[in-house]
Amino acid sequence: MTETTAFMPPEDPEGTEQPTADIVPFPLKKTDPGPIAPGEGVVKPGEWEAELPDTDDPEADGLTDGAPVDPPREVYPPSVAEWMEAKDKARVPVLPDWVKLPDQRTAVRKWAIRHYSAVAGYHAVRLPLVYTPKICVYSPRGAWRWSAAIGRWVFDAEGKTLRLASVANEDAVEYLKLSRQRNDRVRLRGIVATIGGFIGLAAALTLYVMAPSWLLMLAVATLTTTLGVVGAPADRPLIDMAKVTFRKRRLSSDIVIRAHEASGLTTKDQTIAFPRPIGRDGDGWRVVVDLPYGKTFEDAMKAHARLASGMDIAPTQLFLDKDETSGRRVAYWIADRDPLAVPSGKSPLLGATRVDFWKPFPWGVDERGNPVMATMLWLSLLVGAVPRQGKTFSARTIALAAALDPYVRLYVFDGKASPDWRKFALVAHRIGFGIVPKNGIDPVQHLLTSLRELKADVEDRYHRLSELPLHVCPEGKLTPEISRDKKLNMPLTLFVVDEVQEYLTHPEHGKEILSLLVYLARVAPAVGVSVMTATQKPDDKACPSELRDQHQARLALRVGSLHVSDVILGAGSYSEGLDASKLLKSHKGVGLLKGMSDDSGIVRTYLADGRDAERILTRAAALREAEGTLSGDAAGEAPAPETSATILDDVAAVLGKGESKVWSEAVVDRLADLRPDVYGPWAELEPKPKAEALTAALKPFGIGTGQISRRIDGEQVNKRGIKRDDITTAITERNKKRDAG
Ligand SMILES: Nc1ncnc2c1ncn2[C@@H]1O[C@H](COP(=O)(O)OP(=O)(O)OP(=O)(O)O)[C@@H](O)[C@H]1O
Repeated sequence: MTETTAFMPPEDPEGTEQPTADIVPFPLKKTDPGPIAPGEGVVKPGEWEAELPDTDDPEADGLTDGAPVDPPREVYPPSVAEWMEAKDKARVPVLPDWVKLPDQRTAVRKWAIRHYSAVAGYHAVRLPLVYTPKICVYSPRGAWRWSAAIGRWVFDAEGKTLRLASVANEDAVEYLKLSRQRNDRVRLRGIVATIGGFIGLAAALTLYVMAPSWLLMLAVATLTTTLGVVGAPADRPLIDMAKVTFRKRRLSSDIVIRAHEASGLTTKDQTIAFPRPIGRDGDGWRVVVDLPYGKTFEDAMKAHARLASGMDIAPTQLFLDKDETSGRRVAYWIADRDPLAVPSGKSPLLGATRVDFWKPFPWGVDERGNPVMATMLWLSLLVGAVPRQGKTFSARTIALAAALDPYVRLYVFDGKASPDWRKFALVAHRIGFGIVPKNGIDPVQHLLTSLRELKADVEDRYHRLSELPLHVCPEGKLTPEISRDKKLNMPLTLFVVDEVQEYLTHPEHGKEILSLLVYLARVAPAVGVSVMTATQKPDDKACPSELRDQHQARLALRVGSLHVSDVILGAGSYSEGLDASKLLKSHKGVGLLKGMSDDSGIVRTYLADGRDAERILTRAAALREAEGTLSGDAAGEAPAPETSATILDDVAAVLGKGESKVWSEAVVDRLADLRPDVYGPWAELEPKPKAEALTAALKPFGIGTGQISRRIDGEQVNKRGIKRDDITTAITERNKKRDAG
């Protein structure tokens, strides 16, 4: 259907008197004009013109007036294969996962042992200190309550109100009937009570006289406990609860409908439909609803807090998922309690001897406890959050995984110079802390040099990959084999910059650092170089969008506002259901992940604290040493030129005044004393690699570490060492060059 609009004929002058349509007088009374047959080809302004079936159109064949326009009903299932596939998908597993999967079984067993031993311990401590005194205090009241109850029973207290009523009504017949009944009852119950009393007394005496003391004690304890329980006040139970009872109620369709009405998503006439029954899903309920026509997932997102209120749960317990099959279908997961406040536990990297960085590795779990695997292949990752939410820890877990793959080259720079990244000095090819020069090293300069070095490497990789023979590089892409071939020197590389805003806002080098990072984040992942930046200030000034936008993957932990959440995760993330401003302070290490895989959602990252990180990095360093892949700063090799210039001064500084030559190991030890953060890792090496690290660092200055002999215990000992003259000459040469340049 098309709407026609009246246009003036082009020749007609403006304000022409010629009417473009017939003028029809406004009818004073509505009359039925009967069917109107419009003149052929005449369409009046504002009328709708129907497109009639085109006789040449093959699809219009057989179409007649009044024929149904709905498509024919599809026969379902269309084929046996599809029917079987549909059944396969719908089948519920015979045994739940925790029974079938060994790791989940182990987790359940460990949990059961942990839980029940904690509960048993809790009560064991309280038994003598709390429960026994309470029993002793409450048992006299229990005895009194019991005897009062027996007395009321014997004397038929329950009929008293009826008897009094008959007296008040002056109903003599009824009163006499009730009195007779009472007398009969009291007689019978009195006999029963007396016999019971005698039996009880006899039993007690027998027990007292004949029973062994343990049985007597047991009987007294049982009786006292029973009386204590009976005597305990209703609002103060005798036994404390060893665990907090969470609010857990059965969710019904009525509650879900009520929530939708309360949140304004439905009206009394237009309610929701349930395409699937409500069912349990992990530690919560899964509800799939079809909103009224015209309502969308985005509407449900906006009503998130109201929906939660309508269901009488906390907003942090309600999770919304989009359903791709319909714009109005929404899947809710209603957790029994806030799952994000439950820590996901220690990182499995603690138990890993090595990691294959080419494969996804465990990074955390989602809100339902399903594992979330991370990969840094072919992408760059931006991590953003307000301070103290776990930004560094979550980024560091990825870097730790990279460290455990000895073939991954690591660059680590931390703009805040916090202790969090220090131990990466054991493995990192290039590393720097903060922005303030310290001990003669300018970390900003070092970052710049490293970025330039890596940019050149990336450019070189593109050339070299295209030149490699087809049998080595069949698709012109980096492969695991190429990346692990030391001769080709194209390892997977991870460039980490924490608190990147500190570098980007540097007055002198900020701009260049930004352009290099933009280049690497955009171009480098395709040749195996991934960039991971973390910031607490994702705004345009501190971390411009030209850099943010290059990151394919984003992780937003708690942020201050919906706007900031969209800045980190990318525009439009909120409408997909991702809003990191809804996370709470208690949700440490929890973030919304987007772009790492096809799925977006919550990740509760595993925890690796400082001590865990150190343990993993020590293992990683040993692994790299064994594989011969320690390089750069970690191996004390050819530092970036700006830094290397300082080593001459450092060596000169540690040579004693009267010493003309010193053994290499001794020089390294003194260097480590001088600057533990720079040379500390060298000092931890065995004597031979220790000397080699120094040799490699001094090589660019043409300084060889020659043989030095010394007599120890009368024996001639030969080792490699440094001569003061060589250092002095190299410093003079370097200064000359610097002055000339
Ligand atoms: N996965 C986690 N599980 C449990 N607790 C965590 C997790 N990650 C971080 N935390 C806790 O949060 C605290 C802050 O973490 P982290 O230092 O990574 O935050 P941050 O956002 O980098 O802070 P800042 O910006 O101040 O450096 C940690 O000390 C730790 O106690």
